[in-house]
Amino acid sequence: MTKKRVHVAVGVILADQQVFLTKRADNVHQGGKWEFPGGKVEANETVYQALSRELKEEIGIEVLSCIPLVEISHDYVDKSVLLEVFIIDNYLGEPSAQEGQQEAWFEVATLSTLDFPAANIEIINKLKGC
Ligand SMILES: Nc1nc2c([nH]c(=O)n2[C@@H]2O[C@H](COP(=O)(O)OP(=O)(O)OP(=O)(O)O)[C@@H](O)[C@H]2O)c(=O)[nH]1
Ligand SMILES: [Mg+2]
Repeated sequence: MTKKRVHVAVGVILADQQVFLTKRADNVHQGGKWEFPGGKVEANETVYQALSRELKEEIGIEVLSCIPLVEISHDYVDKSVLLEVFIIDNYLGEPSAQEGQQEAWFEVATLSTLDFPAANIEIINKLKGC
């Protein structure tokens, strides 16, 4: 049986060639890896609404404007995802982990040394070209 593809809104907070990341909790899908903040698009919600809601919940910022970066379909052994990735180019507040996750700013150039979910390789490659 084909698994349902989970639709995910993902935000890249980019400022002065630095990117804000949080670490996924150990007990969740792809746990213990660095991630771009974001989460599942719920029923009756647009991807933009999901992006705004998730970034408010997870890192406490209000998204004012965003630019589509890339869409990635990826099949993990246990789950299929469609990541819709946006660069957040204007927001209110200072990103800070709201759910006890580890957080850090990283230089774009150092991103490829970090442990990410496999789907994210395409995001990193795109960012290096920005
Ligand atoms: N947020 C986020 N999710 C990612 C990334 N890369 C990636 O493969 N995913 C996958 O996208 C899926 C959904 O993301 P999520 O776990 O953040 O969803 P969520 O915030 O709604 O979580 P919840 O269901 O616990 O409320 C997960 O299976 C996760 O492994 C990424 O960079 N950021
Ligand atoms: Mg999330």
